[in-house]
Amino acid sequence: MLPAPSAFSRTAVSETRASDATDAAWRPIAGRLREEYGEDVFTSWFKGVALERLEDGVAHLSVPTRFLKTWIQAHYAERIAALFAEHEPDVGRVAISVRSAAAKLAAPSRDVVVAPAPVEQPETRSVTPFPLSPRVDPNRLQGSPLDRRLTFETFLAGRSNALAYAAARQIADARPGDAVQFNPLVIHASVGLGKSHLLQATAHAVEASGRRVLYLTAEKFMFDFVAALKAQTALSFKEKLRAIDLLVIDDLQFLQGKTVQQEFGHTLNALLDGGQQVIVAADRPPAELEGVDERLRSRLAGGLTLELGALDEELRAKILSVRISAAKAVHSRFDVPEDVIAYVARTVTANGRDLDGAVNRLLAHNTLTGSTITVEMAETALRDLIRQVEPKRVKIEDIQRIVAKHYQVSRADVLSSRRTQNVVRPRQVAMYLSKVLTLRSLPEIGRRFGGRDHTTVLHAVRKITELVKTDGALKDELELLTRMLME
Ligand SMILES: Nc1ncnc2c1ncn2[C@@H]1O[C@H](COP(=O)(O)OP(=O)(O)OP(=O)(O)O)[C@@H](O)[C@H]1O
Repeated sequence: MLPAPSAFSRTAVSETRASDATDAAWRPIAGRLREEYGEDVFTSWFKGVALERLEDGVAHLSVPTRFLKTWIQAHYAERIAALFAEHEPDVGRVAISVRSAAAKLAAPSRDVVVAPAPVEQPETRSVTPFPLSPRVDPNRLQGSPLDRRLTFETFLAGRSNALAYAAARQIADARPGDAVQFNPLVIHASVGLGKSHLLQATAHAVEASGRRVLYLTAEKFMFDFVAALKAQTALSFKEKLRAIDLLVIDDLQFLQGKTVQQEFGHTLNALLDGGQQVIVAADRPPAELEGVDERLRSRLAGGLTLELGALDEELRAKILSVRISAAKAVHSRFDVPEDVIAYVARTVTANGRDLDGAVNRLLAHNTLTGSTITVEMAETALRDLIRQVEPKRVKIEDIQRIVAKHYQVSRADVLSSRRTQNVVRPRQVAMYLSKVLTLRSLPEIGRRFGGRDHTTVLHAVRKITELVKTDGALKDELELLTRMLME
């Protein structure tokens, strides 16, 4: 146990005695933290923590960097306070300061002279949740490498990406002094649909026009920011960031950590307020980036958000043709007939990356085995990339929801026992569609419709089957609902 806080804080003690006492008080807390969070987390976050003093019910901790201070404050301060309360009943609060500031606190007028703990730089590997190379020079703001193949020349526009393409082109073609229109431009899409390609194409074009561009993956932003914090050059990092014309951030969904997100938010605000262009890509729209700070999300949503849709068959064929021509420039005997391109475009549907894979596969078969490329050969070579077109599985819940919406009643009405005509018809239609579009049995459907008997479902199915024979409007409605459910 430490001496009572009052004795400890008001009695002059030597440096040695103070640090012995603080060490002794910190040791059990450190032990508990190590036990609870494990060695890795402990080394990452708590190894550089020192207890400076206990004073008036407050445990004053010091850490070597501001980042650590914010991190521990946000994630662990409460737990540390609770552990102190167990070991030192007089301590109710924890205060964390950055070590250099702690040193200043030991002013000559104070009774207690607490020697600041040695400024120990935490291990490079351990302070951040991502790898940090000690060789990084935080004074140089270097973007993530741009792939020279990902330009507007190789990006193909189609229905699914027309808007995003037009917006990116407009940014690329802007001249100095032109008003910034879409800011920030947020592009979202699921994997392999061309986000990085479009972003890099814009970065290339803007760079070629002599403007200053920084293309960073969100991970690189975190990496550089934390490196700058560690080297205490965060200010110049921010200044450099803010001195560019276009900031491009890719894969924003990976931007983690409150401090990093806040810092990115500040940078974003400063750039937007300064009229500099920002483009961001993520795998989902800003509103759905759950791990991202609320204010940052809303600032992003305040710009222009556009989606890159799934590549349609026409666009897939165009991409394949361009890729094949590029391969042909190197391998002159690589010849892919039109019917094979059409076959691959129809069957390899997932994303652009699979299209690249398909071309590589055909090229490998062609050059390594000398086999001629035919549809049969492509079928075999691309077996695992080809998506079997399965009929979509329709769920009874979806049928109930869509039918209810169509007839402007609630799903609860459809499931209820109400027998008014405006509810009976939608219920019967929903039961009919459940029988026709799913593999569920009549009793199962009955159960899903508020626990009804299978004869009720049978009655509904028969009734609708009879009605559609003569009621053209109902037939059209059923067709429309079926299309909505199958899309
Ligand atoms: N419209 C397009 N025109 C030409 N190539 C495209 C197009 N869309 C996608 N591609 C190609 O598909 C591949 C995957 O695209 P990209 O890496 O840009 O996808 P992404 O959306 O950034 O994916 P991820 O979210 O996995 O990073 C790349 O080779 C890219 O060149």
